[in-house]
Amino acid sequence: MPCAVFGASGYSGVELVWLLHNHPQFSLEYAFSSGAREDAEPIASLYPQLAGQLDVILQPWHSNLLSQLSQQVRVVFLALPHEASAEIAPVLVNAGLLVFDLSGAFRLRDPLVHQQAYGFERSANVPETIPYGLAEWTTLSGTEQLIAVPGCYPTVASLALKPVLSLIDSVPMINAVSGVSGAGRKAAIQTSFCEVSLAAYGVATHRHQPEIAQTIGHDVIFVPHLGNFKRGILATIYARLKSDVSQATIDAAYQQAYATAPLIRLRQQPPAIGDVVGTAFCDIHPVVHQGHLVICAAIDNLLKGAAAQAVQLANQYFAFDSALGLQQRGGVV
Ligand SMILES: NC(=O)C1=CN([C@@H]2O[C@H](COP(=O)(O)OP(=O)(O)OC[C@H]3O[C@@H](n4cnc5c(N)ncnc54)[C@H](OP(=O)(O)O)[C@@H]3O)[C@@H](O)[C@H]2O)C=CC1
Ligand SMILES: CC(=O)N[C@@H](CCC(=O)OP(=O)(O)O)C(=O)O
Repeated sequence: MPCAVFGASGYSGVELVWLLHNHPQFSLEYAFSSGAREDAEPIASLYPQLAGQLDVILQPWHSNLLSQLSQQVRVVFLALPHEASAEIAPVLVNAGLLVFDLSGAFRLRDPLVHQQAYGFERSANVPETIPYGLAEWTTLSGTEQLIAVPGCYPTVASLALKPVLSLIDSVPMINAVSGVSGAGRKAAIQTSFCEVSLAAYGVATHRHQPEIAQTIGHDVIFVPHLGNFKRGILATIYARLKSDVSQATIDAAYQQAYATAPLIRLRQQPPAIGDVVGTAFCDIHPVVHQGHLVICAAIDNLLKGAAAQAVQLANQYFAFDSALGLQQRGGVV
């Protein structure tokens, strides 16, 4: 299945390039950087760790490449800033391409909520219903044209909460710590090496709060934190349980939801970020304590939280095995 990656010079884009290059069913035909770069260049000139391993040329994207692209490729993965995705995705869909968009441009259904979260209007020039692809909870028919891949924090929080929603009776509280790659590759003071220690940010204002609420159909309190490590997210989630809900009931709910899900690992102890970094797994450990549920869950933000989930959805779209090409430990950044 011929495919292309936009934003291939960025962090989630380079992970997509690596996964697709090694995938048995997809063949990577194009890897685009932004048109702001002057020349094509080997991906290893940006990511030297790939020298001798990944012989892919990064090509600056210009719209005059569209007709060539649409003739040679069936599937496109967008790992672009939200505004760039909002602009390019409708063009690609109109050219007949199947688009998996990793940005937030098409995730929020309510146009007002979208405007508040992203600061620009939700594009009207796209299919009316765009599936939100939380992979374990989404069935694709194979006729969709554009799929919104969830954000990293919403992926881990929603996967952890969805199986037990009918068993809780309070607003879930989500504390999550992310590595710095969550902010992308571009330079910024607040994500530079000497500035990052461990702190909350976006308290009560982060755009992933409405995304999580939309996905689980329940209000949430969400506090993201930035930690001084490269990649991975650890979420600790608290909710009060309905009366008499036992550990056995909780365990049964997770078993029922995920016993056959190849990329979810139900753990007997709290997962560490190191357990999931470089993998496409989401690790989940629920504990019942004094009438409350505490869920510890971890993912790699660039893989299960971005590139690997997009490939998982593409696998599902084409009826390949859901975890095809995703079970090796890897990770470029
Ligand atoms: N980082 C993460 O953990 C996650 C990110 N996402 C989402 O994925 C998307 C990409 O994020 P991330 O990889 O972190 O970002 P990066 O900043 O690392 O990379 C952005 C990429 O987009 C390219 N680009 C920028 N503007 C344009 C444009 N106008 N036209 C074409 N290409 C452009 C850049 O090219 P160039 O190098 O030439 O500037 C670069 O390849 C974002 O929407 C983000 O929200 C989703 C989940 C997790
Ligand atoms: C550490 C860090 O900065 N993380 C990013 C989340 C990245 C992500 O998954 O989200 P989107 O796809 O919605 O951008 C943030 O808080 O904005």
